[in-house]
Amino acid sequence: MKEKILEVKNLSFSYKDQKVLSDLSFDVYKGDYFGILGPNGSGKTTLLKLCLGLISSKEGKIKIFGEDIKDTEQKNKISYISQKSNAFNVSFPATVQELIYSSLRSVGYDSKSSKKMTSDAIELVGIGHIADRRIGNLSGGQQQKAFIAKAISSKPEIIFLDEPTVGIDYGSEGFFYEAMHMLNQKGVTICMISHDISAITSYANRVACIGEDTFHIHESNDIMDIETSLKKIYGKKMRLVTH
Ligand SMILES: Nc1ncnc2c1ncn2[C@@H]1O[C@H](COP(=O)(O)OP(=O)(O)OP(=O)(O)O)[C@@H](O)[C@H]1O
Repeated sequence: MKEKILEVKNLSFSYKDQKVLSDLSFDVYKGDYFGILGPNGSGKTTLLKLCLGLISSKEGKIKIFGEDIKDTEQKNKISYISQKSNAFNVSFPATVQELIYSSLRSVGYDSKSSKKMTSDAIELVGIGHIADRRIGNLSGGQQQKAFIAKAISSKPEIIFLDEPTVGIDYGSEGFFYEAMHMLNQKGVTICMISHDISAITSYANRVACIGEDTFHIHESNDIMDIETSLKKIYGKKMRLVTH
């Protein structure tokens, strides 16, 4: 039987009196590449923040690695790459490799392991040429890549990504998707929000479609099947092409 990494049961959430999510239930299994699609404002980021324990709800339950997200001590197995990683203060003093290295040291890795993990992550994301540059002096896309490297450096078991390729150039975007695919092939579970429908249908093995009053999980990336859901949530017919 497949191992459940994330369990969401009867989850609802409102900001004050605005209901955003209503009675969602789903599981994410070890090794899934779980894509999340939906129009602006449908609640995708809110759902991810709830799954990460960054915000909480009184209605419903979320478990990660079998423990309630509110009490889990396994947060070191989780990484998050947000939409806004690159909104960075230019006066930030550390270089890319110092940022990654110090984040690894702060979660308990020794100096030797931290150095090796830092260089592995830098190589995987293809940012060796900017490793010695100060984060604050990099472009938005370069900063986003640095934060992606930081997020994968600790070898997490699950990575949550919220529109991770916003601001990243076309060539690097392809490189990024391949890197995530490679991590997924090695057993890392990926949960990714994206507006890039063809990337999701190319890489994800399961796809959640969130609309105003609908939530549907597709148990494969079958394009014909997903097109029907997309028509419902976006209100118009779409023709999908794969990458
Ligand atoms: N902190 C907040 N306080 C109040 N309302 C919020 C807050 N964050 C989000 N919302 C509202 O909740 C709804 C869902 O927002 P959310 O960011 O989860 O959507 P999304 O599907 O991720 O959108 P997008 O595709 O534009 O990123 C929106 O109507 C938004 O205005």
